[in-house]
Amino acid sequence: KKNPAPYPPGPLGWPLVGNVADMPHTKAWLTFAQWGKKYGDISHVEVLGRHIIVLNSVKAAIELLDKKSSVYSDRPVLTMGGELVGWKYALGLLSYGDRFRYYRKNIHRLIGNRAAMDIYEPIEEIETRQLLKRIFAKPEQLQAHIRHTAGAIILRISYGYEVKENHDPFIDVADRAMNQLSRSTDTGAFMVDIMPWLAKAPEWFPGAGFKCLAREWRQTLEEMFSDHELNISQAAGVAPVSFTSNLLQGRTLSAEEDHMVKWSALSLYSGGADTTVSTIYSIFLAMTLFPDVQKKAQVEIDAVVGTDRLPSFADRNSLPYIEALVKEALRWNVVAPTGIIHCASENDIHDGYYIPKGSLIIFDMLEFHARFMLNDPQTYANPSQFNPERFLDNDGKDPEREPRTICFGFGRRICPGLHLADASIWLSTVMSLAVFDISKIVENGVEHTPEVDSSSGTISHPKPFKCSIKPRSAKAVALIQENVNY
Ligand code: HEM
Repeated sequence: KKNPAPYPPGPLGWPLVGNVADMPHTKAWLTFAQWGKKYGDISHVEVLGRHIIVLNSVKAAIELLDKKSSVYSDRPVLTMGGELVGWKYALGLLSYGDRFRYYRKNIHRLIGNRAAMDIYEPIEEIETRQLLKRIFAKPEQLQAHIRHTAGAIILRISYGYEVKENHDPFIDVADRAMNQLSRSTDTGAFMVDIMPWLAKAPEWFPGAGFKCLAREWRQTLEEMFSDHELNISQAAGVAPVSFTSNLLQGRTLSAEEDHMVKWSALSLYSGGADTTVSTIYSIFLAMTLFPDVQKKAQVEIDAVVGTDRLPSFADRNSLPYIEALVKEALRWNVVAPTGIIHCASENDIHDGYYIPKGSLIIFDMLEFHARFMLNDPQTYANPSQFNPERFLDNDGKDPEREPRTICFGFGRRICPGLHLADASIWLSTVMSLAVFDISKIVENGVEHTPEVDSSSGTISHPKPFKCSIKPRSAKAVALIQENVNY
């Protein structure tokens, strides 16, 4: 059958197998960005009959995913992460439909705007104070502390559950599950996502090693889910203010609703436990590499807040440089470089190109260092520089494009946790900079400059790095150690 229009341009494939050989298996965004340079805003490949559309500009992403959101809000069935490992009921992998609307409505009601977030501010403040204490005690375990705090915040908000200081069993298993979720849904990592029939191959079959991994990862998810059910039953009984207690209060749920409440709470955890970690960790990296930025931020905090107390959300509107620094962190370190894949639920003709129903739609948020959407030199001057001033209204020059309109995705699938993410990143940045000096580490008289590189996976993290974190003064130590009742 003849197509109504040509497909968007892209690398030429082979008969029958199409572009199998062109598909990247790791850091897919690097390959996609090369296609972007060669073929323009929208490129196309076909792998064994599956059409893949890559969007390499904000304009293309807005035109398709925002303006035509009734066509482009579905998700493809991901055989590896969804079916074999078992994440298919998590919101990020859910098809567009009633279940999707149920999760989104509830999440939106509870954390969908800044005003709704007010109620959770004390939780953020308590947990971020704990973060400062942990960093002060063991600065070399920075990334683990940030991860612990993100998990603690999301668990309190989801269930009212308070994590243990060390080796909390839920956090330990959930961390493993999050890492496996990110790897199992990594764009291009598993051919079984393109050829679902491979799932029927026995584990011993050559090339079916993914089945062993899937079995192991499924066990982690099951372990996490049973801990999670326990948390839910506790939330139902004790009912402090939490997402789950809000949904459960005074209601008898049908089996289906019960399943939906459990999975919407787990979706919050799976969306929120690993993402903000990447941004906050990248801020420590940026402060190590760009000491002038750190100095300016501290000058602003000292002038507005002083040194006798820690900053709080009440100071937010008076700290424009910190606001710009948080935006810059979201631009500089791209947390979800290829977002989460959308899927076309109808045939479409866009800009004269044919996009068939069932096409996978991927947006490429960066190419490593010479980046696209968030690092496009036409949108952002000197994209590899960490420079918050690009977002300030300087000398009558317009600020550069707000990255929060890009990095949280598009259309009806836009990240529902963006206000929570924004609050967590802002508070940990401002509190940390109020009390710590972050700098390059000196070992045996040699100063080490950390390398800027990121990991592969749906969620990308800065590669682990070393830095020195010291309290700014004796007053800062007192603030870190202070115990406050909320
Ligand atoms: C720096 C922090 C974060 C970034 C950069 C981020 C980014 C994203 C992106 C790009 C998507 C895909 C959007 C699309 O498909 O168009 C997404 C989806 C999602 N995010 Fe976030 N996110 C962050 C934090 C959070 C937090 C804190 C939560 C939960 C509290 C969360 C929950 C979710 C969920 C549940 C989805 C799936 C939405 C759906 O499929 O309908 N995220 N996020």
